[in-house]
Amino acid sequence: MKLLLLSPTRFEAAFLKGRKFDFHGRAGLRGEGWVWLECGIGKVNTAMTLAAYAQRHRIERTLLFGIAGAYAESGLQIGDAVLAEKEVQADLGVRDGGMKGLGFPTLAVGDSRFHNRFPLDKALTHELQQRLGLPLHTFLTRDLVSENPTEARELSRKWEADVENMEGAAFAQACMWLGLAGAELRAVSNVAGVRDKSQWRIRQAVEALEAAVLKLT
Ligand SMILES: O=C(O)c1cccc(C(=O)CC[C@H]2O[C@@H](n3cnc4c(=O)[nH]cnc43)[C@H](O)[C@@H]2O)c1
Repeated sequence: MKLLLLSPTRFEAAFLKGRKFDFHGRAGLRGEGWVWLECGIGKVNTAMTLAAYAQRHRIERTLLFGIAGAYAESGLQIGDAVLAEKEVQADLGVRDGGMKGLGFPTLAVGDSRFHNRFPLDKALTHELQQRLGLPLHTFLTRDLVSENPTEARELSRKWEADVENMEGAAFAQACMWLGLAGAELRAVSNVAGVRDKSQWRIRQAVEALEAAVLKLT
C-alpha cells in the first residue's frame, strides 16, 4: 500500500528523489512504495489535492509535512521536528466559541461530532512517533498567519496550541471524511508572529524534515 506524502511547496520536499509527474499542474514524484505531491499553500489547496488524488488512487496512509511557526510559549526551538496529535481549525465559526458558538458541527463521522479540533490518526501517528522519536503537539491552522507576537500569544492561549501552519486542519478534516489514516509532521522554521525573515531558518527546518522523511521512504 502506497504512502501518500504531501507538502505545501516543492522546496519543503527538495530532498526527495523519485520519478517526476504532473498532477493538475503541480509537481509529483513517485518512489518505491510512496508518492509525493505538492499540494499548494493553504487549506483549500490541501483538501482539494488530497481529495482529487484519493478519488483516483487507492491510498490508506498519508503524511503531510512542511515548515511551521512555533508559538513563543511552546518551548519548541527553531529546527525542532514535531508530530501533530490534533489540529485546530481556528478560522471557522464565531470569534468566541468557534463552531460550537455557531451551533453546528463542522464534520460528523459515525456518532462523533467535530467542531474546530480534528485528531490525526492515532495508530499512524503513534507508529511515526516510535520510528522517528518525535514529540506530539497541538497544531493550529489559519488562512492568515500571525502578524505580531501579541496576536500569536492570544491564539496560542485561546486554543492551547504550540505550532502554527496554514494547511494541517484541512488535511486532518479531509482524512477523517475520506476514511484515510493521516499524520502530520512539521519542522519549526520561525517563531509565529515574527515577520522579520532574517530571523527565519527555513534551511534548518527543511534539513530536520529531510532527516525524518528519509527514514520513511
Ligand atoms: O510574511 C509573513 O509574515 C509570513 C508568516 C508566516 C508564514 C509565511 C510564509 O510565507 C510561509 C507559509 C508556509 O509555511 C508554513 N508556515 C511557516 N511558518 C508559519 C507561521 O508562522 N504561521 C503560519 N504558517 C507558517 C505554512 O503552513 C505555509 O505552508 C509568511
